[in-house]
Amino acid sequence: MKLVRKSGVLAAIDTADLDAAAAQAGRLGPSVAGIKLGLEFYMAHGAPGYRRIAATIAAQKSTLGPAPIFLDLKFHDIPNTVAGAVRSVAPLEPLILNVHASGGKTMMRAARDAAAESAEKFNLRRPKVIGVTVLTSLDDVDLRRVGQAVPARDQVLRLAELARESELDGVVCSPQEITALRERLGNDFLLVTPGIRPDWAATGDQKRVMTPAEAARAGADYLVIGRPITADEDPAGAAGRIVAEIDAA
Ligand SMILES: O=c1ccn([C@@H]2O[C@H](COP(=O)(O)O)[C@@H](O)[C@H]2O)c(=O)[nH]1
Repeated sequence: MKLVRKSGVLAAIDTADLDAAAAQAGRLGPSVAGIKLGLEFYMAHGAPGYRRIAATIAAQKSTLGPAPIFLDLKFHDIPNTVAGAVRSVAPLEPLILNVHASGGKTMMRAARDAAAESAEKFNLRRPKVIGVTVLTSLDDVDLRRVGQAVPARDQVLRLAELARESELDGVVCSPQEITALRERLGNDFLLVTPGIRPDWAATGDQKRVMTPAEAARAGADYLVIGRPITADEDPAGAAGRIVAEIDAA
């Protein structure tokens, strides 16, 4: 039997303007699976800003429970510090949070344990904790420049295996590695892929890219898409076109 996986879109709202972010979350909420908030937004507005976006989404999604937000803060520090950071954001009940897989197994385990313990202690949803493998803005040439001789694809596979050994829920990777990761790690490992560019959108600083249809066909769980949606003159329309492309794939 062929597995049918439905890829969801997480719209990346990268702005330091709180009202603009809330307006975008309100407009995009009905068409996408969730929202991604990252460093630009969180450094400016922190937990209160997160709560405002979560309330905006909750106001129009009919589902009960915490808002579907991927809190993309990419923690990268020693295990004790990362565990503390995870405990600090756990009360927000994000759907997903992430750490850099290159921080190593002890750090990833500390993050996972901190998420599980906080959820149990306060009776909250446990966020999925995933590992960032190799940023989608880097190609093999960039990696060689920082002293990493292994091609991006091999490094992604290596870090994803380490993430799974650390009992993380999945990884952030580029869509170009999905097929290899599914072959190596199976279908029960969350694959979250930025680096998504519809045919009609500019690539910008992303290097390891694919279209929404290609990423969906390869088996991504979530496609993280920012500028192709938010920089469009009609963001909700752009999100709708992308979701239609995924559905057709
Ligand atoms: O490897 C990574 C990890 C995270 N990101 C984040 O995803 C979005 C992508 O936005 P676009 O505008 O669609 O390029 C952005 O928030 C990044 O911080 C990533 O691109 N690559």
